[in-house]
Order: sequence, then structure tokens, then C-alpha cells
Amino acid sequence: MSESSEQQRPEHGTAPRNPDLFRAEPVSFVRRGNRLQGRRASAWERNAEQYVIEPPRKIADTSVADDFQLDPAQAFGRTAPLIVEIGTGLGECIANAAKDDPERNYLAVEVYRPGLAQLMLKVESFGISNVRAVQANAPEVLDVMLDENSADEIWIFFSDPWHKPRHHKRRLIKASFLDKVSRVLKPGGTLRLATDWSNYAEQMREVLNAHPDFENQHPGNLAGEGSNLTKVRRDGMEGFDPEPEFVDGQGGWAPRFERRILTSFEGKALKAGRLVFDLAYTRLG
Ligand SMILES: C[S@@+](CC[C@H](N)C(=O)[O-])C[C@H]1O[C@@H](n2cnc3c(N)ncnc32)[C@H](O)[C@@H]1O
Repeated sequence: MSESSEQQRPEHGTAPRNPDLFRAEPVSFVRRGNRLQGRRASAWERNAEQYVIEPPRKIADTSVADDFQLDPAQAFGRTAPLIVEIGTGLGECIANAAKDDPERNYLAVEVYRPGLAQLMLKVESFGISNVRAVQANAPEVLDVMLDENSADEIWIFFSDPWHKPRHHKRRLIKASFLDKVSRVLKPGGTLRLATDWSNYAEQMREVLNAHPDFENQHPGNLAGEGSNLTKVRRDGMEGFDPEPEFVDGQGGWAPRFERRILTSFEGKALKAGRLVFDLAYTRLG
């Protein structure tokens, strides 16, 4: 969640720890500790075998070996529609969604092990069995691990914004990533996004509108005075200079997705005075 660089030397005999090493593209995350303590450590111990998928690794320890394909029926012990959430953080959203929707399977994709351990705590306390988790880099999960047309929905809420222009190449939502999403999503399936940074929201809308495989479910919605983009730019929020004449004439923002609960991460963003942008796109057939 932080953008500070965390250079680490590869350790002998283990996968390199620096996630950028040996990958063709810069990754969208910075390496954070894997260490688990206290309740998280014991929750992991009790539940990882049943709920955490351990892919063979390629090189880095968040990578996925080229030949690893998930069999969802085997992993979940049943065949059911699949929802994939990418960047689940502390697992608040996916755990609640899975609890309220026992008929569907939920896969959490997250590189931060303590976050997945926190999800294990929730899985236990909710007594749910329709969640599985994988600690891995999302583009590789989409490229390798998940079959084409296998997911009914893909959710990505509050993807790291990478503010500095020289870091924009690290942002997850870009055309090459959407190609991967498009392969895994079923035709008619939905990609849902949310962000609290207007500049990233604009980028998401732009690359999605330009992508031939996706169609906005809310074209023109919340344009003009109703647009959070209009509000941010007119008021000079997020460090922008105020532009009193600014109008977002395009809109296309989705109403807040009712199954996206308020996570602690979003709570902090709202407390800091930021506004939230939702987007929902259909994978065309
Ligand atoms: C800003 S947090 C948001 C967490 C959560 N979605 C929420 O709303 O509370 C972004 C999360 O995405 C994860 N992440 C970033 N890049 C990722 C990637 N390439 N693959 C998997 N997870 C990633 C980060 O570790 C972090 O937990």
C-alpha cells in the first residue's frame, strides 16, 4: 500500500524476494513482510491447508509457474459460479460477499500474506467454506492459473494508485492487463472497479472505453454536476489546483456496488476527504 521502494537482495536457495526481478513488466506492488504473528499466525496454521492454494512458483515467491492451472471444482470441492477479487487487502469485502452468497465460489488474489491470514480469521469466524485464497501476482494468476471464460465476475477495489507519473507504469489497470481480464472473464461477465483517486479513475475509464472487449454498464451516468470528477477538480481536491469551470461531461461512473462493503481502507480515504469512483463493465461475447 505504500510506494516506498523496498529493494531486497535475493536470498541464496530461495525465490528472489524483490518482485521486480526477472519479470518482464514492473509489478503493481512493493514487497512487504510475509511474517505472521499472534492470531494471524495461528489462523494461517489452522486454515491454510484447506483454504490457501499454493501454486508452484516460477522465480519470485509471488509468481506462478507457467504450467500451473487451477481446477476450481477440485479447489472448491464443487462446481459453482466463480467471483475473483484481486488485491483483497485484509479480506473484508470478499469474506462478507462470500458469507452473503453461499451459492458462488470466491477466490481472493493478494500478494500480502498477513492480509490473507486476516481473511482466514474471517473465514473461520463466519464459518464459510466458499472462499479460497492465493498469494500471487494477479497478472500471472490471470495469465496462467485461471482458465479462459472461467470467472463470472472480477472485482478490483482500490488498486494501488501509484501517483507519480514515472510510476504510472506500475498501475494494474492498463490495456495489457485488461487483455488478461478479458481472457478469464466469461462473455457477459462483469469487471467491477473502485478507486479513491480521480486521476486513476480517469485512466481506468479511458483504457476500458478503448478496449474492444468491454462495454460500460452505465454510459453517461453521473456526468456533469453529479460527477465526483467534477467535484474533485472544481474544489481542488487531491492536491489539484481548483478549476472552477471544470465539467466532467462524459460520466460513465457506476453507482456504488451494493456488495462492496466499506472496508477499513475505504474508511480512511473517506475520512481524508477523498471521493470514490465506481466502474462496471461487461465482457462482450
Ligand atoms: C490499496 S489496497 C486495497 C485493499 C482492498 N481491496 C480494500 O479495498 O480494502 C490494494 C491491495 O492490492 C494488493 N495488490 C497490489 N498489486 C497486486 C498484484 N499485482 N497482485 C495481487 N495483489 C496486489 C496490495 O497488496 C494491497 O493489499
